[in-house]
Amino acid sequence: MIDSRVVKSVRMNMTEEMVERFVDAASRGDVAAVSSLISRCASLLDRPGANGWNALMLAARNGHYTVTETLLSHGADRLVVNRSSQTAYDIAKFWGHTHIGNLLLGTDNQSQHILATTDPSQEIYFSAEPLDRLSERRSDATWQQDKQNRPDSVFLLFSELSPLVHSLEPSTGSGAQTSLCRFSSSLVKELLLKPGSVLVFLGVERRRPSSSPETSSEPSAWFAINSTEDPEVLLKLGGEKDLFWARRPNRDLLNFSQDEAGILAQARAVLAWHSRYAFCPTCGSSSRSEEAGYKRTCTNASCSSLQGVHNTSYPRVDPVVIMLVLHPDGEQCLLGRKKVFPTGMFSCLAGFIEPGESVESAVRREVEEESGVKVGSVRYVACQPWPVPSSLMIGCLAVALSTDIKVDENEIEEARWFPRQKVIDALFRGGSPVLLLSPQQTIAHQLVKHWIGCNSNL
Ligand SMILES: NC(=O)C1=CN([C@@H]2O[C@H](COP(=O)(O)OP(=O)(O)OC[C@H]3O[C@@H](n4cnc5c(N)ncnc54)[C@H](O)[C@@H]3O)[C@@H](O)[C@H]2O)C=CC1
Ligand SMILES: [Mg+2]
Ligand SMILES: [Mg+2]
Ligand SMILES: [Mg+2]
Ligand SMILES: [Zn+2]
Repeated sequence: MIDSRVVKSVRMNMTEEMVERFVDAASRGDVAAVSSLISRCASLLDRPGANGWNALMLAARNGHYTVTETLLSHGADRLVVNRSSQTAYDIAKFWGHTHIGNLLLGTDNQSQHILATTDPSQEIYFSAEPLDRLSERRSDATWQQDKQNRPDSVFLLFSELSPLVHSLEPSTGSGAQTSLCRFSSSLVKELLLKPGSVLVFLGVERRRPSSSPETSSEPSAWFAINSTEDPEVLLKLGGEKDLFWARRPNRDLLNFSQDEAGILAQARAVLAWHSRYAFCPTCGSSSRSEEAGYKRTCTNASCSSLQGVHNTSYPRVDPVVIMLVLHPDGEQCLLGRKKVFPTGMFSCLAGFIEPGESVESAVRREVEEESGVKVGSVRYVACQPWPVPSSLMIGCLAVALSTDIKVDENEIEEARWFPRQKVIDALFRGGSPVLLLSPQQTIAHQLVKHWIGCNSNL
């Protein structure tokens, strides 16, 4: 006679083994095995393996989009937590799998649609890093000179901080309308000898475009030059091509591919710093560029800036907080408009962080100064380099403690609470006379989108 306890224990072992096979398949991204196991035993879906992680968490951990999709389509519960109280979404976010995070946030077709549109690559404009900055090479003069002479090195040209660009055919499909004009060393050789030229080493390519021929085994180096020569004369350097200067910072700089925007953010901010720090901030003597454009040193041998390390010798970044303030009811957000905005346009409030201030304090202070609204909790979401001239926009969501609005008229013309539906309409159905948001390349736009995405899961 078979002991029923033995049968039960054998059954348990078989189930546990099946759970382990199932979570292992999800962890490896094996969609076929995941689907086949669910069809045999639907109760496997949310079962955790021995380490407390279920299939959805492991698929999220390892970036397996199709497995995540399959599990969700079978009704996997996205709110289950592991022993560290993390949901699959928390795990996807932690490991940087934004597209899976977005998938996990969606609860129905409508929000899936909304979230899908948030991901044309999910990168924040100006924040791509296609070049390896190789900071350790900046003080290696021989290496720098060698790179400057190589035929495959790329030089970008700026005049008064405006890059030289050319238009792209819409058929490139990248969504970019303009592209940075790339010069070779032979074309810029003479320009580099002019006293008004500033050269900055940007880095070397992390990946070589597959279409380009393998001219060398080393990745190409990129440089940026700001020139004070006559812009009309400089244009001729590009030969017959149809080139122009991208002069309007807040408009013309938003038309590049993600990669070029990242390079531009670095180049323009460092060049802007050179143009503003021609003289030493400590003693007023002239300063000269060193370390491949990443340091300016005072030419006065007795200047105290030559003793020790001084931040005035290095490129500057100004931190700015930019925040989407949410109404305590969770269903409205606070947006403001400056006088200079186009009609109907509202955006997130923003302001420079002051010395001795934390991000959270700056958010609370700026919101109260500009709108009179008091803010409680603040959560960091993402940041954006903003090379006009060299801010770092630190994007946060914040929750209001009070709702009465009293604007600082010097800064803001109007601030209002906008209901979620109005914001969704403005985001996905184009702007309306009631609410026009800033372009998608701005972090203000991305913060609003992020809120809508998060909220769809509430
Ligand atoms: N990427 C995006 O989505 C957005 C970017 N921004 C950028 O954020 C920056 C700051 O926003 P605001 O509302 O203008 O800041 P704000 O609210 O602090 O007010 C600007 C005023 O702050 C003072 N100020 C303090 N520190 C400064 C510094 N380091 N540089 C210049 N002025 C300083 C000046 O008096 C200036 O007029 C702007 O330069 C703007 O370009 C603003 C909104 C959206
Ligand atoms: Mg302000
Ligand atoms: Mg402001
Ligand atoms: Mg301020
Ligand atoms: Zn000095």
